[in-house]
Amino acid sequence: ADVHDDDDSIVARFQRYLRINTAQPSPDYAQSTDFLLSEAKSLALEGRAVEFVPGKPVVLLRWPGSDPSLPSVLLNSHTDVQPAEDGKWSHPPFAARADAEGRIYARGSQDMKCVGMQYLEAIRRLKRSGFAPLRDVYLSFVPDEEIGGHDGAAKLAESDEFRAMNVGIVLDEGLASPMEYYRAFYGERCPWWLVIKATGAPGHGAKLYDNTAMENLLKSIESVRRFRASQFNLVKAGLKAEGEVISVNMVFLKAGTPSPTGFVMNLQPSEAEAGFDVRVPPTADPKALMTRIAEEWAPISRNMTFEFKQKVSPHDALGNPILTATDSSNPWWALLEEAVKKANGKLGSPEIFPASTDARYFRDLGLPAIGFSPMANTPVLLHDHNEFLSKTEYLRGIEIYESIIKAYASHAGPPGDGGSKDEL
Ligand code: MET
Ligand SMILES: [Zn+2]
Ligand SMILES: [Zn+2]
Repeated sequence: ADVHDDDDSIVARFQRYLRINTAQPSPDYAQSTDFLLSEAKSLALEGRAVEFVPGKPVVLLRWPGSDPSLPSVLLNSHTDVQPAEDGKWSHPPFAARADAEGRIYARGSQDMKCVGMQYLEAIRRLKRSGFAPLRDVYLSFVPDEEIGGHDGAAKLAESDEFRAMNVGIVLDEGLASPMEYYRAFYGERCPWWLVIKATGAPGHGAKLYDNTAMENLLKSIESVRRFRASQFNLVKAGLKAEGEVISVNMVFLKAGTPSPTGFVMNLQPSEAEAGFDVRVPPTADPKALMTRIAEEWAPISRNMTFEFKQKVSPHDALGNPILTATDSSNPWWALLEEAVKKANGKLGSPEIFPASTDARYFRDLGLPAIGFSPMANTPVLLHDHNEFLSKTEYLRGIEIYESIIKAYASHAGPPGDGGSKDEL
């Protein structure tokens, strides 16, 4: 084994990536791109940075297979991370310090710089072992996932570069698992970022009258709250998984007439609004939810209007839920299960990702995409304070990917699967 293969060097490379501050809203993409391209070079991978949007590089790496006509394997990860409130962490979020138990604390340690580096480390080990892929293996390191991916994965998915890659399967992020089994995701909830606005008659703060903006908004909030509780109760009762119900959380409230000391206290405002992060599972009925919004949450009869800051459809153009098959029609799912098992890991049943990921841009194209981040025995800390991953789990994850990438890259597919759609 090479000096670069020992556990300390592997962990040190992870820490170097974590120390690059790629927090939104001003991620240092110049540094992350340099770092990733230099890692690619050390692995003798083909590498380039493509700026579909200026200043927002997508790093594309390729490990060529012996039969590049077969559909390729794409290993995707995002380079940006959520902002972190420095003072509220027990360890600085961009120092990537390890504690006595070997936990590495850093923003992005779970979401998802771990995965990006684990792909690379797994390839390093496969290369050293002499393994040669049959299919092309691509890695994409995309920007801006945390703000919706519009200038990142979305642009990649619609590009000529992507078409030329002839991708057949995408791996993207999953979630940590506090249990000993890993989690895998075949779909995800879609973000509907809803703003409801109430108008009403303004008036003296001392007067009781009907149809104020505040009163109208409060009725809506109460209606939303009841719906939220009904969904949450299904989860609490164990009847549905987190990703299978509609979540709705109020994220802002805005009303009142500002004054130099705060707000004018004896004036009832004529406008009031509230914002909600709503997540809609592919299995939900979006029409029914729209009716609920229009008739109960923002009825015109109560002087209410609504708009969406973001509204992603959980259905494709034919009205079918956007889900990656987990049955025999999708050989990649079984291959993943077998590969995890072969590396002595356990995989839970397929789940719907409760938040949103870049995988949706690839599923939208009809491609199978699986959400998977190999972190077992780990609390779910993405977007939270003191996000960490232990060295042991990180290193275990590399072995898991080694097994998965080997299985995927050497999968021959059914006879006659030349991979090109032109054949049909
Ligand atoms: N991944 C982040 C989330 O789920 C950002 C996605 S943008 C809707 O909130
Ligand atoms: Zn993420
Ligand atoms: Zn995130």
